[in-house]
Order: sequence, then structure tokens, then C-alpha cells
Amino acid sequence: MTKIAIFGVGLIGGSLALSFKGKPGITVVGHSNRPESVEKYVQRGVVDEATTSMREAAEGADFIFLCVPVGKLADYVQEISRFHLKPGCIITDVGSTKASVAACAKSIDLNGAVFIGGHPMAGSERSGVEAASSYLFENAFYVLTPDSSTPQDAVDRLKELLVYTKAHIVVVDAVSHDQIVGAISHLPHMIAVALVNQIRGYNETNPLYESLAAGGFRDITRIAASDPVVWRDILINNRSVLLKLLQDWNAETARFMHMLETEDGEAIQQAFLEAGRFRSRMPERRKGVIHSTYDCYVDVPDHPGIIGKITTELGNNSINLSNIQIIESREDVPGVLRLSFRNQEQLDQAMEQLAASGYTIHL
Ligand SMILES: NC(=O)c1ccc[n+]([C@@H]2O[C@H](COP(=O)([O-])OP(=O)(O)OC[C@H]3O[C@@H](n4cnc5c(N)ncnc54)[C@H](O)[C@@H]3O)[C@@H](O)[C@H]2O)c1
Ligand SMILES: O=C(O)C(=O)C[C@]1(C(=O)O)C=C[C@@H](O)C=C1
Repeated sequence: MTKIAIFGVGLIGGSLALSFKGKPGITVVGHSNRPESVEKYVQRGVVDEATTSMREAAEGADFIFLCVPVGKLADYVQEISRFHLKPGCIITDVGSTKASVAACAKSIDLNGAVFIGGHPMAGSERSGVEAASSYLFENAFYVLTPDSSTPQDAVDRLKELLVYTKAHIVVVDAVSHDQIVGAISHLPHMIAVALVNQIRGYNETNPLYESLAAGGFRDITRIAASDPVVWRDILINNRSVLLKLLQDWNAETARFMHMLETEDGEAIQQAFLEAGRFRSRMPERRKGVIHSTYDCYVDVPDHPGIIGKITTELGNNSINLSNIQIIESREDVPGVLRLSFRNQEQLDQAMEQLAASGYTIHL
């Protein structure tokens, strides 16, 4: 039996547990300090067993996944390495920053275990085990950050296990990881939060800001609703990278200020053109909970019960939705729903069914 221990069965830990659970020869054990959480994990069927004892979860494990906030990773590595670990046990983490946890693992005696940093590049603004999904990592990149002293057979064993996540494994060094992920994930989270707070300020004196906020504002600010503790830890941990990135960001906004001050329409057009070209090169392949390649948009009258009506109609025809999202909903005007499916066939069937029922569908 391969024993997998998961510390921190939240969005990411729970999604990993669901990817592994029920696979041949695998048993998944979840850990939480709180007895009520332990009960919840088992009741929800996310893990095979759960315990409040760190020792019980860690000892005998072939793989240990640390899925707690970044600020707690070093404590967990230190605490776990004091137990009697199975020789060759692989300790890995899912933290959104990699350099500090790698340095911590390198600085202590792991008692025969091997540490390999990891980071699945998929997630959501939601948190907790309630948001976990076995599909979260499908088609996403999953970064591993071994260094030159990491035994190759351990890296291979971890890669073999991660096949169950259906993610694409990519090996990057920890420092480059923090630099790149700082730019494509941490900086956007700061910008989204700053933007929402800016508008929240205006809204205090005029609530029309909130009412009129439509697709553009929602698209760019979804991640502003992310977990405060998780993001506090990420940003503080990667602060030296982020301070430099914010300087570059200030230079970008200064460029816009200059274009406006000088009424330089050509430069504005050029900025949109270049951004649009780069953006369109990005493949729409990150499915996870939120992203799906098999999406369609449905115009719906904005009245109570419409979501239930559509889901029932699809369910009655054996068409399974993977996600449903309200893109736009305003008083007295039609709203837009994004419907996501797991494959093209289900999408085609749904579009046919809903069109036959008189809905207007867009791709
Ligand atoms: N949210 C994302 O999109 C995302 C994506 C990839 C990686 N990550 C990383 O995954 C890790 C977990 O994030 P998540 O989104 O699953 O968060 P989450 O809040 O859903 O889960 C965190 C888990 O850690 C536990 N925990 C243990 N000690 C804790 C403490 N002191 N404070 C708070 N929680 C504690 C919580 O009970 C919970 O089970 C983080 O290191 C994060 O950087 C997050
Ligand atoms: O999709 C989201 O909501 C995410 O924030 C996922 C996201 C990202 O920024 O892309 C967030 C943090 C990670 O560590 C990896 C992925």
C-alpha cells in the first residue's frame, strides 16, 4: 500500500487528496489540528482516514504533501522531520513560493526523507475543502523545484504519483519560480486587490460604482476575493521579488499617464495592440475548477430560478455541467451565464438542447 499524508486539507490539499483517493494501492490520510475538520474530511469522502496527530499521519507515509499557508511550511517541515519517517519518504509542498521552503528543508536533517518543492499552477479564489475538486489540476502546469542534490529516482517517483492529477509537470529552479510566479500570479493579485479597494473607496460616496461594475471589472478582479491569510503569507514571503515588480508596475502606469497627458492616441492603440497579441497567444487550456475549454455563454432573463431551470433541463438530458458562473446580472436586463462542460460532445449537446428551448447561446 502507498500511504499519502496530506497536511492542510483545504482547496489544494483536498483537490490532491481527491486526485489520489481510490487509485489502486493508495491510501490517503488527512491531517488537521481540529477534530471537527478531521470528521468533515472523512464524511465528505475526500480522504480515506484523517487524524489530529501529526505523527500518526506522517509515520509510515511514502509521500507527505504540505498544503498549509506558506508562512507555516517551515514549521511543518521541521516538526515532521522529527518523526520516525519511512526511509525514502518524499516530503513535498504546494506553496506558491518555493525558495524559502527549499532553503529550510536543505538546512535541516530530514531523517532519511527527501524534500522536493512543488507548486500546482491551478487554484481558485475559493478556499477550504468545500472548494476542492478532483479536476482542479487537469491540464494545468505543476512545477517541481528539485536541486542538483535531489536524487533523480525520488523526482521520478513523485512525477509518477502526480500523473493522477493529470497536470503537466515542469521542473524549474526555486529562485526562478518565485521570480516568474511573482510576475504572473502574485503581482496580478495585488493589482486586483488595489483596484477593488480604489473603487470601494469611490463607492462609499456613490453606490452607482458598485451597480455599474460589469464584465470588465469582474473579469480583472475575481482573484481579489482570494483567501486573506494564504495571500498575506505569499506576498510577505516573496516581498523582495514583489517590490521590484511593483516598481516596474509603477513605470507601466506612468507610461499610461504620459500617454494621456500628451493625448498620444497612437501610443495607446499600440499598447492595446501589443497586449492583445500577447494575450491571444496564451492557450485556453487551463481547465481546473474555473477554467474550461468547453464553455458557452447563454443570455438569460434575470429572474429567480433561471439557473435551476437550465441545470434541470441539462440534467434531464444527461448533460453534465462542470461549472456554471453568472457573468453579468443586472436589474431589468438579460444576464449572461457561462456554462462549462468537460468535453466537446457535452458542450455540443447542451448548445443544441438550449437553442431548441429558445435560449440565445454564444461561444
Ligand atoms: N489558492 C490557490 O489558488 C493556490 C494555488 C496553488 C497553491 N496554493 C498554495 O496552497 C497552499 C494552501 O492554500 P489553499 O488555497 O489550499 O488554502 P486553504 O485555506 O483552502 O487550505 C489551507 C489548509 O491549511 C490548514 N492550515 C494549517 N495551519 C494553518 C494556519 N496556521 N493558518 C491557516 N490554515 C492553516 C487549513 O486548515 C486548511 O486545511 C498555500 O501554501 C498556497 O500558497 C494555493
Ligand atoms: O485561478 C485563481 O484563482 C488563482 O489565483 C490561481 C493561482 C494563479 O494566480 O494563477 C493562484 C495562486 C497559485 O499559487 C497558483 C495559481
